[in-house]
Amino acid sequence: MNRLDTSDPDFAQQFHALHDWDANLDPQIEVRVRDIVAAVRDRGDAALREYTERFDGVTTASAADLEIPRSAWDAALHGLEPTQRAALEEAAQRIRSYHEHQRSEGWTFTEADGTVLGQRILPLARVGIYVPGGKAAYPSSVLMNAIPAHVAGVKEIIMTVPTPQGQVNPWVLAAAAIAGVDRVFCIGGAQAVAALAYGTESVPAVDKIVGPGNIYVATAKRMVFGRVGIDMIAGPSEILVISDGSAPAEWLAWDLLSQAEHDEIAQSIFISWDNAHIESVVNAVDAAFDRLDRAPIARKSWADRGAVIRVRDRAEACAIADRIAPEHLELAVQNPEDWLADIHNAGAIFMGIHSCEALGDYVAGPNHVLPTGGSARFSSPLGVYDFVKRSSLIHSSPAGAARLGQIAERLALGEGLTAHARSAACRIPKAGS
Ligand SMILES: NC(=O)c1ccc[n+]([C@@H]2O[C@H](COP(=O)([O-])OP(=O)(O)OC[C@H]3O[C@@H](n4cnc5c(N)ncnc54)[C@H](O)[C@@H]3O)[C@@H](O)[C@H]2O)c1
Ligand SMILES: N[C@H](CO)Cc1c[nH]c[nH+]1
Ligand SMILES: [Zn+2]
Repeated sequence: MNRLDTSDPDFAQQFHALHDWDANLDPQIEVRVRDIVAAVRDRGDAALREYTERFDGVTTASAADLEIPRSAWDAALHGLEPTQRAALEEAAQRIRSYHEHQRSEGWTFTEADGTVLGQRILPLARVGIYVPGGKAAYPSSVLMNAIPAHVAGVKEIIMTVPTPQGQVNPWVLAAAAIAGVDRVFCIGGAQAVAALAYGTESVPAVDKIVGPGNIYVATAKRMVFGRVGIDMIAGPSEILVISDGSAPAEWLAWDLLSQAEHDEIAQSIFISWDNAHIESVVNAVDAAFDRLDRAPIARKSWADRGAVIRVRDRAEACAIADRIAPEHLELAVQNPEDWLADIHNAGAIFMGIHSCEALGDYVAGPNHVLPTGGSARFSSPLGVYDFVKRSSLIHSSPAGAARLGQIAERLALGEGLTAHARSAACRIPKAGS
C-alpha cells in the first residue's frame, strides 16, 4: 500500500503516480482488440464462436448455442432458494423505484406569434447490456443495467455475459428474468461488444452498449463508439474513504477491501488527519485478508494500488477527494451533510458511518455503474437518461416564419449559403401579397 502525506515535499509527485492506473497497461491490448472487433464485424458468428472458445473455453456446436434460452433463465429463477430469490427481487424493486424518479418528459412552449418549440424524449429501440463475468459473476450488474433501460421504455434489451468454461451463473440468469431482459448471449470481452455494435447472424445490432467490464471491454467500447452509443468507459472499481475516526477501524477495513477484492487493479484509498486512526485501519486491513475468499486479488490490489493519505485537515481531505473524483466516496464522518458543499466530484457519495458502499452496490437503489478514473468530473451514474434520446421540435407559425425568416436570411447570406437564404426568404410574404 502507498503511504502519502500532504506535508511531504514529494506529495504532488506521489499523488500523480497514484492516479496513473493505465500507465502500465500493455499497449498491445489495443492492437488485439482492434483485430477482434474487425474479425467479428467481417466474419460475424464464425469469429464470435472462435473467440468465445479461445478466451472463455466455450465450444459451440452451432451459433445457436451462443444464446441462452429463456427456459434456462426461468429454470434458474425457480431453482433459487426462496431467500435468495427474495433478496434479488427486493433489490430489483428498490432499484426500479429509485430509477423511476429519473424519468423525464418532453416539453413544449408557445411563443406570442403561435410558434411552438419543444423537445421530445423517446426510449432507444434496442440496447445491449454488457454484464461482466470473467473473474466473478455479477447478478447485481444485471439489475443495475437492465432496470433503468426497462424504466426508460427500451423495446428490446440484449444482454451478453461471458461464461468461462461454460459455467453459467444461475443468479445472473435469474436476475435477467427479474429485470426484464429480452435475450441473453453467453459471450464476453471485445468480441461481445463488437457483436452488439455490428450485429452478427445471431446477435442483433443495438443502438447503444452499456455496462462495465475489463480493459478488453472498455477498449472495444471506445472503438465502436460512433457506430453505436456507449454509456461511459468504466475502468477498474475505486473507493475513497474519508474518516474523522467516528467509525470502527474494522468497518472501514472491510469497506476498503470491498473494492480491492474486485480486481487486482481496483483502487482503495483511505484519507484521515488522525494518525492513530490511520494505523488502526491499516492494521485492520492487514488482519482481514485471511478472511477473504478472493484474498490474492485483494492483497495485490491493496499492495499495488491501495493508498493511505494523511491530510492536515478536513479542507485538504475535500480538495484531494475532488482531484481524485472517485467512483465511490464514503464520508465516514459525523454530520456528513455539512461536507457536501465542499465535494464536487464523485460518482456516488455514501454519507455517514452506516452508509457503506456494499449497500449501494446491491440494494440501496441508486445505480452501481458509475464513472471511474476521475471521469466523475464530467459524467454521471448510469441512469434512465442513458436510455433515451431527445429530438427538438420546431413548429413555426406563418408569422414566426415571416419574422425569423428575415433573420435567418441575413445570417445565411453572411455565411455565403444562398440556398439557406432562399429557403428562409420564400416563406416571407411579399409586400402587398
Ligand atoms: N463499475 C461497475 O459497476 C462494475 C461492476 C462489476 C464489475 N466491475 C469491474 O468489471 C471488471 C470485470 O472484469 P472481468 O475480467 O472479471 O470480466 P469481463 O466480463 O469484463 O471480461 C472477461 C472477458 O475478457 C476477455 N479477455 C480476457 N483475457 C483476454 C485476453 N488475453 N485477450 C482478449 N480478451 C480477453 C474475454 O473475452 C472474457 O470473456 C472488473 O474490473 C470489475 O471490477 C465493475
Ligand atoms: N462495486 C462495483 C462497482 O464499482 C459493483 C459491484 C457489483 N457487485 C459488487 N459490487
Ligand atoms: Zn463492489
